[in-house]
Amino acid sequence: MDLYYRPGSAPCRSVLMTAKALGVEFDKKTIINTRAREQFTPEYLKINPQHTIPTLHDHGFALWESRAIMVYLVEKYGKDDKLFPKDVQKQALINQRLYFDMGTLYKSFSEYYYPQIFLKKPANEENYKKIEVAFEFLNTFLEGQTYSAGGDYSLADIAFLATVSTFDVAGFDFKRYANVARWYENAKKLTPGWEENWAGCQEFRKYFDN
Ligand SMILES: N[C@@H](CCC(=O)N[C@@H](CS)C(=O)NCC(=O)O)C(=O)O
Repeated sequence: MDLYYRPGSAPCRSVLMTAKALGVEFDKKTIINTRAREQFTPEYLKINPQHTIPTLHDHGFALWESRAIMVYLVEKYGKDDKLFPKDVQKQALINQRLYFDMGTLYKSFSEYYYPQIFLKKPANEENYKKIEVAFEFLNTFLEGQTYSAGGDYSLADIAFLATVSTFDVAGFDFKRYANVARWYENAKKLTPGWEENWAGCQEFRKYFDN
């Protein structure tokens, strides 16, 4: 089973942490330098016509979208269902958080920071407000909770950890969201592969400087 990824990429880091938590090893980990447009080679487009990373290639079966890959890894290779329980309501809540992470929280990151990092455009205040709104929501989800989706640690915590650490390295002051700050400190300790994730965040940080 092969993984195409880049260490700095947040969606790739969430897949790497999931694999670590499951004890899954990839036969081959191939770095795709998206800034050098390596995702547009005919070989890569054959595997993933949408040309995104991460992409998993499991003996002929290709899958992209990080959160879909995370679920697949648990369902196919997990020794148990702890990270993504079979219980319908527990699973539904985790899905809600994963969709929120992709469609609201990480989206607010990409809308605000990407134009500044990649296009060297000035900061947009409206988009900054969307980040604050998303963090307010996450803070509310975490009120009185140790984990981000119900009573147990799950894929939602791993996905949020990849996202929130990206905000952290970007310098967004999320410590004012007390529940998020508390959850983050705990999730860092609990999540296998945190160190690799943080090293990847430092790689990502370099985009800000050049
Ligand atoms: N929602 C996707 C986002 C994937 C994505 O946009 N990855 C970026 C790198 S962080 C990428 O592949 N960019 C290059 C491209 O789209 O051509 C996921 O979670 O996997």
